[in-house]
Amino acid sequence: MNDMRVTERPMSDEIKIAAKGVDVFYGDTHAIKSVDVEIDDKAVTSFIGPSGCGKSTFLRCINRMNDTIDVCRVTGDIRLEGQDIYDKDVDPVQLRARVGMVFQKPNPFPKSIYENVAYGPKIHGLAKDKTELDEIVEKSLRRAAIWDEVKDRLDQPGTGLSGGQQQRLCIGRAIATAPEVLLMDEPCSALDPIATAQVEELIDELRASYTVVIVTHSMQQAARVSQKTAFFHLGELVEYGETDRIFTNPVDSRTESYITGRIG
Ligand SMILES: Nc1ncnc2c1ncn2[C@@H]1O[C@H](COP(=O)(O)OP(=O)(O)OP(=O)(O)O)[C@@H](O)[C@H]1O
Repeated sequence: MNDMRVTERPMSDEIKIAAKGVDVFYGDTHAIKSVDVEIDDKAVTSFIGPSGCGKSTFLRCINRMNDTIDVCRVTGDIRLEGQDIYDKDVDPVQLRARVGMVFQKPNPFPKSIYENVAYGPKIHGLAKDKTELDEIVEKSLRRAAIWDEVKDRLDQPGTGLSGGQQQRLCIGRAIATAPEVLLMDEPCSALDPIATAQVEELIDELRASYTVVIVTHSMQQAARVSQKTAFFHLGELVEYGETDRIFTNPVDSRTESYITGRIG
């Protein structure tokens, strides 16, 4: 055993994101309170909890989206594969290419389906010519399970698709910059049950290639799509563990009250 190597590698290979002592304030509001969590690589992790408990706030810490909110202050340590993402040398735009995000409401750009997906690779210089860009667009849309539905109308506006198609397009757009992590903030809340089932199936496929973190109000969805679940309450991470265990055998009484419908 080479001890040097062990000390140089502080985290297990399976941990993609490690947060320690994270606090978030919006002015005087203390939205996240000393959260520690280690998020597995190539797995789906759900954040659940009652409205206002801080799920979205904590999710946004992972790609520094909170930087865009003036009153928001984040303290503590968040590492992506051991690298401090709040280090002054980290460019948030580059970070967001590695840690992509999908929002509650599908938000395609008012551009063609093709341009929606090609935009990120273009600004990050990921394709050397049009052929390569075409390949990235096709691969991303295939991975987002929407290629067959749009391949004959790539020049048409993304906003002309159905809500479920728009959300898969947005997932394709997030995938196009070759991220390692995908953050999803209630990605199915604006979708009907059929579109929800399609996106859930897609999330299950995505975990082979990406680390996925999803905020959801639906405990059924958390149970269906995630391997790990974190329960937040009043800004605290109350309980975190295997999804099956959280739903069948919670340790904390607040988790039990939530999953049995007594709070939230
Ligand atoms: N931009 C903001 N400015 C000020 N306060 C905010 C802002 N965003 C969130 N908050 C506050 O931070 C706390 C956590 O909110 P957050 O949206 O993270 O919770 P949530 O668990 O995701 O809620 P929901 O399930 O309703 O989306 C709440 O008290 C909320 O009012």
